[in-house]
Amino acid sequence: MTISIWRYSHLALAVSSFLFITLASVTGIILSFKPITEKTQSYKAKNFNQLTIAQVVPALTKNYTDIIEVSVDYNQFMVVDATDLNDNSGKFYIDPLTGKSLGKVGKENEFFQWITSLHRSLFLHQLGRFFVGLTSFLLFLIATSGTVLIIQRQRSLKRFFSKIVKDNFAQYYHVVLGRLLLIPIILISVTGTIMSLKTFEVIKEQKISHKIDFDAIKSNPEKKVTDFDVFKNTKLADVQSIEFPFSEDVEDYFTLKLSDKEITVNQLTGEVLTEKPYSKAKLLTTLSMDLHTGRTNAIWAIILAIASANILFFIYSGFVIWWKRRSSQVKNKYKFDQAEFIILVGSENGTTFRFAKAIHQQLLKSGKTSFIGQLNNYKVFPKAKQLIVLTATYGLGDAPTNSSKFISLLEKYKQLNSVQFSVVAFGSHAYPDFCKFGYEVNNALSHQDWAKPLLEIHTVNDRSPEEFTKWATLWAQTCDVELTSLSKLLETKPVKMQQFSVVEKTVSTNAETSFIIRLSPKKRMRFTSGDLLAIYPANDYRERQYSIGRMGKDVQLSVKLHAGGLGSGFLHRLEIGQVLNASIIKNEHFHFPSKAKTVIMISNGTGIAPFLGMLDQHSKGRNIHFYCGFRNKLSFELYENALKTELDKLTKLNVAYSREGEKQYVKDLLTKDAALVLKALKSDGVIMLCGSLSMQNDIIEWLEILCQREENRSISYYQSHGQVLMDCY
Ligand SMILES: Cc1cc2nc3c(=O)[nH]c(=O)nc-3n(C[C@H](O)[C@H](O)[C@H](O)COP(=O)(O)O)c2cc1C
Repeated sequence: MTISIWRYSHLALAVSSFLFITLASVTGIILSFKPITEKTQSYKAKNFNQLTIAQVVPALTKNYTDIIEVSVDYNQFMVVDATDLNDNSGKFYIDPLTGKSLGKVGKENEFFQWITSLHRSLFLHQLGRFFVGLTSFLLFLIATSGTVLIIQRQRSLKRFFSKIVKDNFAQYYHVVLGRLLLIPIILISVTGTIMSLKTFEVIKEQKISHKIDFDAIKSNPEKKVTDFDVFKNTKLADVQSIEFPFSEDVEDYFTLKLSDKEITVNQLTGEVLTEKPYSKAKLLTTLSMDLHTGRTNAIWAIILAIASANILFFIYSGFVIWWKRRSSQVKNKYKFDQAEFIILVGSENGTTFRFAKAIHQQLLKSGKTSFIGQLNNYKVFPKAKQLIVLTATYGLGDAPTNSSKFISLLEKYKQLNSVQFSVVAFGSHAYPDFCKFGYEVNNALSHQDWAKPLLEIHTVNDRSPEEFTKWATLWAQTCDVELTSLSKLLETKPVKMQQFSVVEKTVSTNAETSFIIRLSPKKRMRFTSGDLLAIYPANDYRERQYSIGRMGKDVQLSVKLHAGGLGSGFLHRLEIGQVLNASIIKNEHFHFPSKAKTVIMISNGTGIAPFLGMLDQHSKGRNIHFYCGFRNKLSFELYENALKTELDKLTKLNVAYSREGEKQYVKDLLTKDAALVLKALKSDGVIMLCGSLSMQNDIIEWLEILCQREENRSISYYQSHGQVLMDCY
């Protein structure tokens, strides 16, 4: 919620002021060249910073008459307004030590004057000045709201300068450059605002007048100007200007404007007559002018130019980000109360919508009624038969803004009929809470009476089209939808097929006819237990996937023969020596954990396959607890021999029979070992689940209750930290 308020403010402020900001930035870039070009002129004395007024005045009086004023400009060039010995009057740049003229002060560059007017007032006088002032203030608010957004994105102030995850070009550089140029931009905006407040006299100009007691003024002891203490002790670098006395009369005096005060000095005795310090307001407005224009420092002027150029980039990249978010809006052919397929999307930056739209279009193409919307628009969908949720995760594993209300809405609105659901969680392994919100949505849906899982939750890392296609393929098969144009829509690579020959097939003697089939790849290839083997039994778009157990160099599958099953029937008919085409799909999220000391493997039925491979592949040294469930001893027989050879790698084997003896499920065995499960989770152990979706739902529900009760946190915390790995179907 908070993220959206800041985001909307940031956007609203930017939209309302971007035209003025563009103009101010372009003119600001040009104006920053003014101090840079001025400083390239060679009017500054070499040892300027060491010189005092006393060292300079003799040379001045020697070379000039009728000196009105001597000033030191922002470039530390010394300028005298006087008449030289050849009777030329005017303003001259001079060498402070010799008093020699270095050139006459020319007129200000007309182009810069024109740009300055545009920058200050848009040629609209006071009204223009008001808009420019307001724009400065809005820029300050934009920079502030942007800072808050960066802190939220980085998850804390402490991590403000930590690495930024590269999401896309516009977003990445909007944040990286925003962070880098934050201080100059805030300074530009604050100083611009202060200068406007001065223009409109909200900050009052200090008027200085010196009240001199002429009755008390002394003519003695008369000193040479070079001996005046105040002249000897005042550096030229601190001088803004020196007004010379109008006549030699003692009542005429020097007026010195210094960096922090104004003083008057008796022209005969050198005594300081009056001293008026500048007000804080005056010091602030002068500092603001220096910082806003870069007039005192060329390097700062360059930084200002870069910052102004970047403001233009922020306008561009901000627009791209906004456009991408906007493009997530969809028009529906069918209304929410007409559609059988409801696709709900949780997205912050719009990319998840791209995937959702691909599925939506595919459904419409297949003649189905499909509705697509945002997770926050969840309600009763009277005709819904299937609910597909595609959601990203944001912040600290939180919901995207358009999904923040979903979980509470889910409790409020119960669907009228039984609805199948499937959740695709989009996230990135660059964040510690991988796909956390997706898991929360999946867990919350599992608790609804009306909701029936269609597929297990599927995660997609970094918007990988390949990973999404894996889910889409499985989903399409389950719903009998043809995936004709999905790969084109998502730009996925074509599947790479390999040849495998059948080397072993073990058919169960049991009436349930599960079987183990071992396939040897014709060419060497990389794969591991937990990866998937995709086969195309009818040589068409229909794909069937099986979890792989790697045995030596071979692929081992455990398959349950379904009556009329396309994939299981095909594999069952294969004979030893026969060759088939298939492809291996990397399934990183279900690989044996490389570091965890404790691993709890849970399976039912043929879900045992990847675990047999994992046990075969890994040597002793871990705490492995295996919980497997079968209907009866007979159905376990098929795997018993394979497991016997791996028993020394297991800390404990626990088998549950659902139709025999105590009639237990794996969940019942786990309930007895709840303390062990909890200890494993708390000590970074990993739980792996493979088997049926209903078993998965049972276990996750039990884990949720256990973790809430004992740990006061949701199982989604462990899921998003990669401690609960699932591969169910
Ligand atoms: C600021 C920010 C925070 C994120 N936080 C997480 C996170 O906690 N967990 C996660 O798995 N992914 C996280 N992600 C990655 C997004 O979920 C992922 O990139 C997703 O595909 C974005 O989808 P969208 O463009 O539809 O919003 C984060 C991304 C960003 C930009």
